[in-house]
Amino acid sequence: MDQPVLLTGAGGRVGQAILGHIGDAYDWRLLDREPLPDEKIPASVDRTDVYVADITDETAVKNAMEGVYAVIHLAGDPRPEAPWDSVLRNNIDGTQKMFEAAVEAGVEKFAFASSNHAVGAYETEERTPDMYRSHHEFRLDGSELPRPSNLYGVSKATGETLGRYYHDHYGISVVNVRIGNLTQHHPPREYERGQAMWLSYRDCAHLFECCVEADYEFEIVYGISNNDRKYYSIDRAREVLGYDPIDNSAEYTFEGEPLDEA
Ligand SMILES: NC(=O)C1=CN([C@@H]2O[C@H](COP(=O)(O)OP(=O)(O)OC[C@H]3O[C@@H](n4cnc5c(N)ncnc54)[C@H](O)[C@@H]3O)[C@@H](O)[C@H]2O)C=CC1
Ligand SMILES: O=C1O[C@H](COP(=O)(O)O)[C@@H](O)[C@H](O)[C@H]1O
Repeated sequence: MDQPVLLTGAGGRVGQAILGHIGDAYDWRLLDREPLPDEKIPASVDRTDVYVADITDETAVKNAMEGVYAVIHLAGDPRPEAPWDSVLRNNIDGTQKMFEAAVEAGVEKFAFASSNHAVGAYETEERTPDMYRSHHEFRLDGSELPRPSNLYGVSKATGETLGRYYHDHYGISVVNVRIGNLTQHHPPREYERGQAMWLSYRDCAHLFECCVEADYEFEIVYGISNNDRKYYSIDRAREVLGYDPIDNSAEYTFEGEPLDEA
């Protein structure tokens, strides 16, 4: 593909996981409200393709969107405890501005960084902690209604609904990736829930590459590695996107050490 891929929130954890693994795969356009130091920018990306801008700035977003083929939209407040004024501005208003600019510019595909917190209230007292264990058969597969854990989760469910609206009314392909818990090198330490929803850096990069490459209409998928312990199904991501993750939190001890070295 000759056209650029716009990555928002490029300087953050998810953005760096993507760029660290597929930084040379695309003609990237990077956007973040914080200036990106050289070490966060792949060697193949020219400084003129780095936009220091806020996603709520319509003019700046419109400018960055020109000629773009696909958007990976990560920018936002990622804190589960984030207050309403912040998620309203950064996660809801910012995402609406991104979709509006994308359809205006004729962008083909839009991958939205949704979250496990859009559905956190399925983790009821009756189900936990059993549902975090490999013998348990409870699965969420993306067809269920949102049940947010917090206001941050509400903002992510709203982002998904914005995607539904812009897909239905403007035809843009939209995939919402309900990301689990991204950590580098090893699964979250001594955290059963986090280990069941672990997403490794390389699986994260591969998943978002699939979001750029695959053909789809409107999708909700879960973004976790190939964990034995899980309560999110990755079947839809496999079927529709061709996602084929490598890592598995079962290959590590509860303390996060690789089993073959323990
Ligand atoms: N890290 C994780 O495990 C998970 C992350 N996510 C989602 O993935 C996305 C990225 O998360 P992380 O990389 O972990 O967060 P992060 O905080 O490391 O990165 C977010 C980036 O977005 C930028 N940003 C924030 N608000 C902005 C705005 N209004 N305009 C322009 N740039 C803005 C920040 O400067 C930062 O570089 C977020 O939307 C988060 O909700 C969802 C589930 C799990
Ligand atoms: O959406 C997100 O989820 C992860 C995992 O949630 P946690 O409550 O188990 O920590 C979180 O680490 C990340 O910051 C957030 O954006």
